[in-house]
Amino acid sequence: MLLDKIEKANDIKKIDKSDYGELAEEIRQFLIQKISVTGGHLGSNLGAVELTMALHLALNLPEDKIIWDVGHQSYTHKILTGRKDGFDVLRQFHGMSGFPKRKESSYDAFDTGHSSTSISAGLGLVKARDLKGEKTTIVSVIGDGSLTGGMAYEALNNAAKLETNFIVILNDNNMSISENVGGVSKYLNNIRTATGYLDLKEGIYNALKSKPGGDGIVNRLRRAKSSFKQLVIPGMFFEDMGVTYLGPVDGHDIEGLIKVIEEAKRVKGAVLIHVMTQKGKGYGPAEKHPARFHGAEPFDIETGIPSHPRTVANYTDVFSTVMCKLGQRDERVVAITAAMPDGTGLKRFRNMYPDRFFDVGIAEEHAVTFAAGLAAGGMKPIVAVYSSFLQRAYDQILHDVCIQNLPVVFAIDRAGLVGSDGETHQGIFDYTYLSGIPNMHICAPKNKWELSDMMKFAVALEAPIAVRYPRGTAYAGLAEYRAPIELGKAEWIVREGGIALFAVGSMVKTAEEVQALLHEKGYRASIINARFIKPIDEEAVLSACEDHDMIVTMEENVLSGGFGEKVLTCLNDHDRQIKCVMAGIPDAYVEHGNVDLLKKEIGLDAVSITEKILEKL
Ligand SMILES: Cc1ncc(C[n+]2csc(CCOP(=O)(O)OP(=O)(O)O)c2C)c(N)n1
Ligand SMILES: CC(=O)[C@@H](O)[C@H](O)COP(=O)(O)O
Ligand SMILES: [Mg+2]
Repeated sequence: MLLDKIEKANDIKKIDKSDYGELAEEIRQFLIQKISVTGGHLGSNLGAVELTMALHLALNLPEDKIIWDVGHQSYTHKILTGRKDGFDVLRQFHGMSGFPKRKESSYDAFDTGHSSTSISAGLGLVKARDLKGEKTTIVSVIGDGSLTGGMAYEALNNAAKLETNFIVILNDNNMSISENVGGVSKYLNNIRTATGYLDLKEGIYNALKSKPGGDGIVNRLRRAKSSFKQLVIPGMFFEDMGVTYLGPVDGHDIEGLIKVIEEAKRVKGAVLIHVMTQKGKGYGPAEKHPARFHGAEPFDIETGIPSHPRTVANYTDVFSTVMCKLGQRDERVVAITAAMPDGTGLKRFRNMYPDRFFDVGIAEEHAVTFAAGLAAGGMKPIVAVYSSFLQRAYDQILHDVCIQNLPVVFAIDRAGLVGSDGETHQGIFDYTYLSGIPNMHICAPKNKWELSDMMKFAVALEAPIAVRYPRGTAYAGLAEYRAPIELGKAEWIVREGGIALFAVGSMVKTAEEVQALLHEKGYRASIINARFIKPIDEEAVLSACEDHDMIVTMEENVLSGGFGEKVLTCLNDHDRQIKCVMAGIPDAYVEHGNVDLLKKEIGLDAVSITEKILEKL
């Protein structure tokens, strides 16, 4: 096996040129085999094997630096930098991350996870290099999907005036997670088909010329040439900006790639190499279903079918169903996603109401202001978005939605611990970043029925509101508790005095477990489903003080600025003295791994919370 010879960085340079193809094949088989067991981002990695090999061959790592946009395609880079063994524990607790991590390897130049940051980070490294008088090569690798994000253009705009070398590689596989969308995607498509277009143009000219009067038509067409120019001359957009464009080049031809990288190194300024790759290359099911194999669960290699098919609905499924109902009830309901129609469950809404569905690309900031515009225009926009990705649209929520009190609904999926994606993707900050914004309302459902009810409530509210729910199985317990949703009202599940467990969203289920453990120890405990984080139900908190000895707040959010702090403020404002325990996420980033293990680690499982309560008692 050639792969056995790759034990550390730069070992690839000892491989004979004639064996590059064989090594690429071995890497692909390795990735398919390992990811079929652990799960992970398969498609993007299979597409980037040759590109990564070429970069490692043409660069001198770690002095030269590669910044991987999103970082989900960095698996071959990990293999080539001595981390093959890590794939047995890929994205597992205390195992290897699925993204580049500076703390994991000195060959990882910059941490990523969220998209469209690589050019800014690369430019920063270039400036640092120049200021220190160093002579190294900095390469940012960005996908066509990530190039739909605004930050990439802010960075290119800035990079265009560079007078020293900075290489941007556009890894264009004509796919985001789902189909890539929008004008940039169309532009790249045009470049891709430019050769065919040239042939077509010649064919048309020749055919017209042979017809009577055809010459005149050809001349008129030629005069209109400038509008064709964008199609025919690849890279005009970048060139006009001041960024040298090289390409398009075949992203699976290692020697061709090395040649163009060497050429790019000689450019004094920013240079973009447009590389064409195929997502999922070399594995039939992934080539055929790139969206399904973008982030794959463990699967059977032979068939590509998931090893543990899902049998119960998750919260995304519930959201997906209620969205279709909401769309049917009210024609003003429109749905917006930032490149996540599959992940957020909006695909069914898109199929039913294509005119009222908007995929804006990986552009969360734009998605939010666009929604504000829709709301100002009389629509009822629902922005379906992952909690961690919404972080970048903070100002748009505040400035464009909330100051004007516009009725935008934020359906925040992946809120709470998400598991294997780790620290960049944990959705544990949304209570905090949303609750300080005036006019914003925030609620979280305890189970699948409550998600439906909350979505209906949210659409009727006529004010900004966030409904947040976690990744994974939708809780189907407590079915009999379905009191109508009232703004700022909690729901008493059980009232028995003793310890009042105020739980939010996913933590209501944990509160049931805590109550059972407390009963075993002979303590009484009430369960209150808080429902609203903003406004909190002050009446319920104050009333609990009357017949309880302790209040426990439970939330899957950082404690700082979260639900528990709001309850403490309420108690303080009303001069109530009562013992309190706050269960939530500490002031630290939470790594990747199984969610149950992570909860144990940070003390957010039922046993740890019960211990904390008993200690305080
Ligand atoms: C800010 C942000 N929004 C959404 C995502 C989710 N996401 C991860 S990869 C991806 C698609 C990226 O497409 P592209 O850059 O073309 O890379 P490819 O997957 O095609 O290799 C998306 C939408 C993210 N990581 N960051
Ligand atoms: C890399 C990235 O940001 C996405 O692919 C993300 O991993 C998707 O997460 P889900 O699996 O929760 O949809
Ligand atoms: Mg892509």
